[in-house]
Amino acid sequence: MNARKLTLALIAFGALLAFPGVVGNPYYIHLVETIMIYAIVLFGLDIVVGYTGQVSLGHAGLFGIGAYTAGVLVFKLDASLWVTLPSAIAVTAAFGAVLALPALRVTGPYLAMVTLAFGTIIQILINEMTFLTEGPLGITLSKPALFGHKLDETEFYWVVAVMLLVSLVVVHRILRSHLGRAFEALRGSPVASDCMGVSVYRYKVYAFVISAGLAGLAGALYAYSEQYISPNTYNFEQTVLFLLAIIMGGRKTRTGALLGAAIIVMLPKLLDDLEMFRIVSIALAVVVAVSAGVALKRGKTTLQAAAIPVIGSVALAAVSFKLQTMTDWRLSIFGLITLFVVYYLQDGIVGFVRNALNLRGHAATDADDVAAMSSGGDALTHAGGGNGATLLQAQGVLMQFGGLKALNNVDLIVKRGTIHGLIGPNGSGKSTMMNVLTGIYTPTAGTVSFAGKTLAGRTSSDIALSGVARTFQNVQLFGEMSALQNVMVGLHHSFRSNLLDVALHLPRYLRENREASVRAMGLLRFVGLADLAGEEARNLPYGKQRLLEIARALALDPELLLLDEPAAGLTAPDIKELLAIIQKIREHGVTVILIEHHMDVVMSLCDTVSVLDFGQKIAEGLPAEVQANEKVIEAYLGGQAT
Ligand SMILES: Nc1ncnc2c1ncn2[C@@H]1O[C@H](COP(=O)(O)OP(=O)(O)OP(=O)(O)O)[C@@H](O)[C@H]1O
Repeated sequence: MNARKLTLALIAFGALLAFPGVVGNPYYIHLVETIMIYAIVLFGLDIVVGYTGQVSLGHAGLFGIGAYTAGVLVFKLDASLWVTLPSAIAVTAAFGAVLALPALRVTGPYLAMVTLAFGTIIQILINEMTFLTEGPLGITLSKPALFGHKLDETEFYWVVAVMLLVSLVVVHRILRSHLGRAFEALRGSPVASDCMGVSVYRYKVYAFVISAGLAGLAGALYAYSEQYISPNTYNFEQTVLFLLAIIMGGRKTRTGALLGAAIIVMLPKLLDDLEMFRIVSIALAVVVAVSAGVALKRGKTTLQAAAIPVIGSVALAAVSFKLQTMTDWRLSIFGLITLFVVYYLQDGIVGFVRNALNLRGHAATDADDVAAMSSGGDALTHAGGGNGATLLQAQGVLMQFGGLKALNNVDLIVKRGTIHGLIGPNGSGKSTMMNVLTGIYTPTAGTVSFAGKTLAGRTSSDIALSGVARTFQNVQLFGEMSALQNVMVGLHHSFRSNLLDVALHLPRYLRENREASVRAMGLLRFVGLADLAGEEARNLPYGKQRLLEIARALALDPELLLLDEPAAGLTAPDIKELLAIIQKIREHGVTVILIEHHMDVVMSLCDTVSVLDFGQKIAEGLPAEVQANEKVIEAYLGGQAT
């Protein structure tokens, strides 16, 4: 954090602490306290929704578990704040792991349904377990004591403010670290994450557990804040409000979470007060009209597109003067605002403002700060020697999809230090072979061993960590992350730091982060992308994306690199650059399996070439031998030769 940001943050926190003294009105103090508590839940929910891209409709349930853990501990054991807060975090985090289980099997609407069911079950359990929770009667508790002193409203407000600050710093640090990059990688491409040694299973569970821990902390604070908890609070409406807050505020931003919390706490109150609603709707209409004007002037929108939100917000302001009472219209207006945000502000309010002001789009990580200063080091480590020995051996591999044998009894031996070409007409089984070698597919029959160890029963991330890296036929980058961050995901294996190292910025994490950033920059330089380190991967030209995938794969320090059609879609100069890079990779002792349709690339690079046709190996040998082989010529002429 630079000095200017730190000063601003300190001023903001000072203002937050001073708020009760300045305002004095308990109603407003409680309102801001609730916003802070909701913001803590939203920091966590954003990890799951914004970063890993999972849907959770179970967070109201988790919030309830936190509240009831604190409530029951106070009610039954008269426990202190030192016991209730850690217990609420721990118990809720454990439930978070339970909630993560369905996320390992299902995604999208199915996950939404399962998490919704989780929330409902929690609410029912709280209601029914009267021996513990007092059921529908609820639990009444008073403000806690700290160091023997019973906190009053203002003092408890300060406790909440400090908890908000701690949560903000911890979450921010996690998300800027290798853990945050792992979460984001899951969203970008789960397959690529696994193949970079970042286990999708493990990091989904971590995301849910950390997220639940924060919901638990917030729940406990909420119980003390309200001084009464009952099962009805933690219902469907609340879970939807949490999600809406993330959508409205903007995902992947802490400011968005704070703003979202403020909106969901204040909006219902605003919709209760007709006078206030009129003032706000006029202000909204003015803001929308001015923004539309600015966007039009900058050529960022068309008159047609800008007209609808302007007319809509002016109409809302006009209608507010027609209404005599808000009661009947509350839900409709709330729905309209939601529709508006979802339709027009897909990156949330914070994303919209960032776009409008042309601020940096992608979330920076600690790596960016270091990389900006780094001059790069020795990017590519030398893989072990022993050239000529067998590195990979596949025997009798059969891969069957229903009645189709994509691979049929294929044997393959790849020698260390060589470039081994794998060619064949479209649909001959080349990519299927890659997927078998990287653990994405488990072969129906046959064995594969790498460096003398079998790959049977091992996960993709485990295989990746043992030294097999790959690129993909259809580029699988983490689109919303910068080029540098993509490579840093490949360097995930070089981090030993745990949550504590990251949260406290202990020397181990700082050292690992520094070293990894320098290496990532070096790798980008190796493939000629150093100048584009800060660019979002999805914005890179296609040829550069392919090179970035290679840099990311090299970050794994692989012994074996699988390149799946690296020259596909590349221009002639790009192909020349690619050839030079693959040569350099070989010079560093990395063994390469190359799938390629460009025969000139295969012929100029490969030491050995294997040819597949209809899932069977029909030829193998030196490139020139294979090129002259009659079966190969026939396969290509009979198929769709390129
Ligand atoms: N998951 C799957 N389910 C069903 N069939 C599959 C699956 N994956 C591959 N196949 C089939 O297996 C055969 C081999 O496909 P594969 O993608 O391995 O070929 P390829 O040689 O890589 O082709 P291309 O050069 O077009 O990429 C094809 O008929 C394909 O439709």
